Amino acid sequence: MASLPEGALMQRAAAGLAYAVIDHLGGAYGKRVVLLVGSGDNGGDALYAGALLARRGAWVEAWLLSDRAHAGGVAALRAAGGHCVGLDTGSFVPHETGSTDGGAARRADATLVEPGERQRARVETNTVDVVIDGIVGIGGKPGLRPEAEAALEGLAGVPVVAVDTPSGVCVDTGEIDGAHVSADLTVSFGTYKPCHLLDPAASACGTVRLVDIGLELPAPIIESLEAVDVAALMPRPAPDVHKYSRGVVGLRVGSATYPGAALLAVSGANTGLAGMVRYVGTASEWVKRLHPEVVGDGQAQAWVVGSGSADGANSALAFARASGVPLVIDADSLRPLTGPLGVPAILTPHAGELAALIREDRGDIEARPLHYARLAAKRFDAVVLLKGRRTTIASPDPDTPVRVNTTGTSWLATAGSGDVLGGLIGSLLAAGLAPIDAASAGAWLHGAAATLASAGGPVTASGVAAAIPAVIRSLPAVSPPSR
Ligand SMILES: NC(=O)C1=CN([C@@H]2O[C@H](COP(=O)(O)OP(=O)(O)OC[C@H]3O[C@@H](n4cnc5c(N)ncnc54)[C@H](OP(=O)(O)O)[C@@H]3O)[C@@H](O)[C@H]2O)[C@@H](O)CC1
Ligand SMILES: [K+]
Repeated sequence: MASLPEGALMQRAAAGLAYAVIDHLGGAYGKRVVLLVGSGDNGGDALYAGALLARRGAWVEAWLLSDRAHAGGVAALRAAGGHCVGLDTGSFVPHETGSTDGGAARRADATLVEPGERQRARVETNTVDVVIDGIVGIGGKPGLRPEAEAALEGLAGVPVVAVDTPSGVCVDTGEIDGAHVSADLTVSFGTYKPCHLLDPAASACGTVRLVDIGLELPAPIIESLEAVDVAALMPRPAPDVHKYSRGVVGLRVGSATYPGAALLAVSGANTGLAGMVRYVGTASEWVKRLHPEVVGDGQAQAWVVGSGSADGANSALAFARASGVPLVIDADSLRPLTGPLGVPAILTPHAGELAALIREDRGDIEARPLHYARLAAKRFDAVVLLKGRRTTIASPDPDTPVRVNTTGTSWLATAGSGDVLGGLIGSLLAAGLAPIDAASAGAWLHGAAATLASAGGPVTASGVAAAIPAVIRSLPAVSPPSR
């Protein structure tokens, strides 16, 4: 900001916002736009974007929720033919309570809002095409103030575009603490923020669109892999490889009660990413029949344990641990854990399993996935992959950014899909990826395979496993990393 003329970043942000709104609405001319404007620069962005929309023929009305709205933005909107409405006497906002002079103090500020404009919103709210939420951005506290809540109530049902962040969510943690805006589209400036990636706040963002405003950014605390990142991580066989040097993944999973878990975990592991797959357990006959490439016990570069293991979970974990190689620990084998394992490991709990493991409430874990994934990673000295709509992957190294997975579809919430994921991550681990990379690339591929297999319809865990090779084939070409 110091290196740019004053207001340059805000102009870039506002222009990016306005064009995102035009895209969203399919044009500006003739559209009716309401801006909800708070006291900070977030409201300034909304006002300048509103001015641009007004110049393109939109009818724009700004509802000023504070008597300290961005003065330059108000002037720009007016100059472009837009309208401003103060809220202290507006029809959609209750009179100020709890203070005898609050209303008077606001009315005394006549510079921003002219007397005729203070009376009420001009627009019939059922004719509004879009609400632009400039109530509060990265400078705000969680929750909404009564003025904002009342304004949103009056506009219920109108599509919302959030400026930078949906107002009211906790920007830096993705948590929810009080009322917040739920947007159809969020236009973020400069970078994604934790609330755009992490649930529950991410669910309030709708589609997130990033506008580059030319910021030089520090190292992130949270990352989200994209296709090109996953492509760069994929194991690529060198010309002189053989099956052992590509890595052998072993699975001690499934049980007489849950033979299907073994078959699904093996199908996740047996996609060709590792050189060989071993299976040890009660479902051997089935595995041999359905996966003739898979062999029995022996040395492996990574073991997967726990999926559907039932009573065998403890011994599977003990065997795998004794091998000294990196492990993927799922489902039933999570239960016996009490602390660090002494070998590199990836734990793959869903919120309920993590709740049982660390004796916390499941609801708390779903409300604070970032916090609990980090806590568990530290406690077990392992990578923790906390499954959810936005699977959250924390490393025991506090300096390694947490990774949040954004691929997938709600159809993926289906029995056995976690077994496929465990096997897939195991194969990447065996192929030599670091645990954080194996876990996050595995989650990305798994979600992308679900989307591919689903094609908008229902999908089964077997279908997800079958789609993994096609997803890998469709990854962008990247030059191999220099060694
Ligand atoms: N940084 C950059 O590079 C760029 C940033 N840009 C933009 O600036 C935004 C950040 O602007 P900001 O810092 O002015 O803070 P912002 O979020 O608008 O408001 C904070 C004020 O609101 C108030 N308030 C607090 N909590 C509240 C609540 N729950 N509900 C209601 N009001 C609440 C409180 O003031 P109070 O009313 O309490 O006096 C506080 O001071 C950012 O998100 C982006 O849009 C772009 O222009 C491009 C470049
Ligand atoms: K906002």
